[in-house]
Amino acid sequence: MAAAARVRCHCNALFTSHRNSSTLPISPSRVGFTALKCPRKFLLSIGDGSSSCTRNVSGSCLKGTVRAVMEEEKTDVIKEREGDEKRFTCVMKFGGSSVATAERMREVAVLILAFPEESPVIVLSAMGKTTNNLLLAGEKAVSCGVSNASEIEELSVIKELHLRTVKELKIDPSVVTSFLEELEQLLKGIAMMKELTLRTRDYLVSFGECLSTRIFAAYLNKIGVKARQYDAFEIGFITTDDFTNGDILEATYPAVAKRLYDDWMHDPAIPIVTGFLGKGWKTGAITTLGRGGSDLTATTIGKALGLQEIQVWKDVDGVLTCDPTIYKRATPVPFLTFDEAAELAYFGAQVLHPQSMRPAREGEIPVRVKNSYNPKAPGTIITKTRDMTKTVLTSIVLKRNVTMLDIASTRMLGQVGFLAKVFSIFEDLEISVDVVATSEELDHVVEELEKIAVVNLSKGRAIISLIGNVQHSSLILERAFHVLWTKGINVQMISQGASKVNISLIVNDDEAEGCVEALHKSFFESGDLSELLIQPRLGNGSPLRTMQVEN
Ligand SMILES: Nc1ncnc2c1ncn2[C@@H]1O[C@H](COP(=O)(O)OP(=O)(O)O)[C@@H](O)[C@H]1O
Ligand SMILES: N[C@@H](CC(=O)OP(=O)(O)O)C(=O)O
Repeated sequence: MAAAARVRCHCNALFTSHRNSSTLPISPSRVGFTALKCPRKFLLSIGDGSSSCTRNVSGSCLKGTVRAVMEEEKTDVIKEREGDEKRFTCVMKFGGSSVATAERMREVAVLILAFPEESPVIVLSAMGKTTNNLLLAGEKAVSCGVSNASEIEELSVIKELHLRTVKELKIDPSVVTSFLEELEQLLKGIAMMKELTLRTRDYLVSFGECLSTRIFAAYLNKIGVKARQYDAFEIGFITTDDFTNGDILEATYPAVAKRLYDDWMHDPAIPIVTGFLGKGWKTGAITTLGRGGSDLTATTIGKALGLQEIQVWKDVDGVLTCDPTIYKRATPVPFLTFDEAAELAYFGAQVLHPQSMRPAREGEIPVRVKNSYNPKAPGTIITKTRDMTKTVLTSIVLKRNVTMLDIASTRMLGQVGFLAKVFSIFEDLEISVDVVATSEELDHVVEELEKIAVVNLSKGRAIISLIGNVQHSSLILERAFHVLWTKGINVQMISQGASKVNISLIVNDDEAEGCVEALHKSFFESGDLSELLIQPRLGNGSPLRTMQVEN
């Protein structure tokens, strides 16, 4: 559950931290799928172990050739680069949907080989829904009894998926069997202990990425593309010991860079790194970076190695104007700033991990979001700055199941003291407003707040975040309120992020999807916003500072 708070005294409160943003023009993208048309020549060495032949192919037909070879399933492919020095140029992260089956893994191999001028580091998530299945299996193990642990349905699904995948890819099953046996033992252990601690939970879900990367590295090696598997927690991904939500520590960057470069110098091979995982700096135990954390693994590697580009490959054509599962006419957003992307992720767009923009922003490395199911789609490129002059709204984000706290001062403290006290209560209980908080935690907050204020807790709310150019806040608000008024929706609270890219509206959860659809139609499908920009009615153009609406 997420929380939003309204503090009533003499001024209003902002809940997002201040970030600077500027509006310089975007730099042209450095790599893209035009790479497929690269005219350079490659030497393909194709053999089945006993005999081999070589073919010279141009960059433009490399993908087709590799695919043909792979489809035949009987040859080795060795790609050699003519001449130029090999250094890592980009990191390519493939999410669970991109590597969900053997067929998808073949497609991903084709994609990687289709970037002939790239020397990539590969980051993989667990196959398909494996992380969810591991978590469900762990929860069932707590109460099913030791003798039933081997029969947990999700364990069978995980075993079946990974064994079928190695079979279909024709690689040695020993790559996965010992892990699957260990996983079963772990579930028996959980069943015996009748408890699943956060630390054990992280160890449990780590099997997903450990398995997928081993399978993929073995497959690349089998087809003659030299690859080396890495567990992130063994190569320097050091995190805080916050199990299920570890924070990457600075020491990670030099450690990861050293390990990957040293190995490359001694024995070049494409690194295949587990996403999502780290090692707690005090406990030395496996940690995870929060759901969707492989994006963060990728951007961390990008910064550590000072790469030219970070690519995150998903099952959608980039970052879209809203979640396509909420409204299917969402369309791709071609350009985003790190601020916009971070805000979008922070306010609940599942497409990117909330912390993943940080290393990219610090390293000033462009992030490209691509669709592994539709590689020709241009995707979204995320950079430090972009031309915002024609931008009104970029994307609409919905965060559901939010609890709103209405906090009114009892005037025991002055205004400054009151606000400081309110925020110190949140800080003491380690709850960030607008971020996940369990209802138990909220009970504590309310208990503490009631010592200094009258507190009203409203469940079943949703935050609709309008990510865009807050220089046009009046236009955005006029349009948004008109749309919602037409639908008879009462906005219960409004706040503007200090990042100048976000206006958030709180509405009832059960009305929220309809609101997103109506807002999307008005902002992205009516086609009249750009005309309004040509005839501005915005006075001096200074952005709205803060405001709050109560219904
Ligand atoms: N604004 C948005 N743009 C694109 N996808 C979104 C957006 N908001 C939510 N999503 C969801 O995010 C999903 C992709 O993210 P995710 O499942 O984490 O990908 P992966 O597992 O491949 O890394 C999409 O299938 C889509 O349902
Ligand atoms: N497998 C992890 C990490 C991850 O990043 O996954 P994905 O890239 O499929 O969202 C999860 O499901 O959370």
